[in-house]
Amino acid sequence: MMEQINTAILGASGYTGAELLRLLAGHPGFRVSALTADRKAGQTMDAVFPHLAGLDLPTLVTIDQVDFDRIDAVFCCLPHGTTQSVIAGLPDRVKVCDLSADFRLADIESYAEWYGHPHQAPELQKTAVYGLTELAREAVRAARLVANPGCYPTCSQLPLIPLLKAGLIEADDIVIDALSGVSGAGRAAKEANLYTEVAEGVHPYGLGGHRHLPEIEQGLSAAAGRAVRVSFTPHLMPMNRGMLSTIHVRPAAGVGPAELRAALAEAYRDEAFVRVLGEGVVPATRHVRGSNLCLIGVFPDRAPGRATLVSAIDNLVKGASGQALQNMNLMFGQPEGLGLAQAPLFP
Ligand SMILES: NC(=O)C1=CN([C@@H]2O[C@H](COP(=O)(O)OP(=O)(O)OC[C@H]3O[C@@H](n4cnc5c(N)ncnc54)[C@H](OP(=O)(O)O)[C@@H]3O)[C@@H](O)[C@H]2O)C=CC1
Ligand SMILES: CC(=O)N[C@@H](CCC(=O)OP(=O)(O)O)C(=O)O
Repeated sequence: MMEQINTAILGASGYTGAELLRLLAGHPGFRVSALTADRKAGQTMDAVFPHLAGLDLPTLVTIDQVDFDRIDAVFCCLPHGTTQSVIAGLPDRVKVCDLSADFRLADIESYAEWYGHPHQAPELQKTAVYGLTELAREAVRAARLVANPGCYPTCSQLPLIPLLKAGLIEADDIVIDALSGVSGAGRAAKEANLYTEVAEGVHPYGLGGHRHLPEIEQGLSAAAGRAVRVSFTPHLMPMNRGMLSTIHVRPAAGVGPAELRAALAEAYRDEAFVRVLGEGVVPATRHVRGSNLCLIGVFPDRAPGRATLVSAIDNLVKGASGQALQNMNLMFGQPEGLGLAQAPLFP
């Protein structure tokens, strides 16, 4: 039997924490040793999440009640801004996958600009590995701290990075329209996310600059070898989970949708979780729900010199907890897909 890794989930009473527990329920390698919450500290997990009843989970405590000398792995599912000082206080020995945005931007000036306060742990930031797993596997394996990518950045970078690296699309003409399920906003009630405000409608937000923009541009710029600016507009969709990006690109001279599709299929040929669909097959959120998949489609555009990419993920799985588990598996030398074999729920 595999030796189990003592694991803490900080922020276990939120959506991404609950999703991690669902995935870990089928994982032999990580023993859930500590779970934390803020307002819900002191409650049992059965009470907070009846769908997890029967998993024999520890009661929720506050972070200062956790004995980190007995913990080897930390999944940090705290709101961004609160995360950095918590992680900075953990023993060096403990490996951390942070699901928040706190360690994703290498440029701490950019972090301060987009998140509205100076970074609290700039030295630690320098050690963080940006964990877009398929494109950073070896660095993730060696990392002590992984910054798990945001959901919109995961969904849009996976189709775009291989094409930019190969010079197959123009770097200066990328338009990303993305839709997210409401769980992307977290569990803490906000007026704008009430059922009455999101059901039976769809609206864009973050117009003029969403905080995922610098994260997306950071990855695309590294792929293109020069500064890339994109247009990115997120939309809130009345669905619990799921994310879809429709990405308008201008292929390089002489390149068509077939070449783009072939290049992506080749880039992800050996990947278990990123699948490039055949000609005319359209990815949809329903095709990935509950799974760690990212589905990608490539389509012609009737406008001359353009093509359309479509990518779909589950924001809570490949967009958060699934990718975090994929990364943590690598950090502990476990098979990358362990605990992540769930096929999507359909319909
Ligand atoms: N939801 C998504 O699809 C995605 C989320 N993320 C990121 O992952 C992180 C977690 O997201 P999500 O699970 O959705 O968030 P939730 O709001 O659902 O959960 C937040 C968790 O953090 C705890 N918490 C809140 N404030 C504090 C505090 N000051 N000190 C200690 N604990 C605190 C909450 O405890 P309590 O319940 O007791 O208040 C809860 O357990 C966030 O940084 C988010 O941006 C990343 C990608 C996708
Ligand atoms: C629907 C919704 O509100 N989505 C969140 C992003 C999802 C997420 O959690 O990303 P981070 O990890 O970067 O926080 C937003 O737009 O801020």
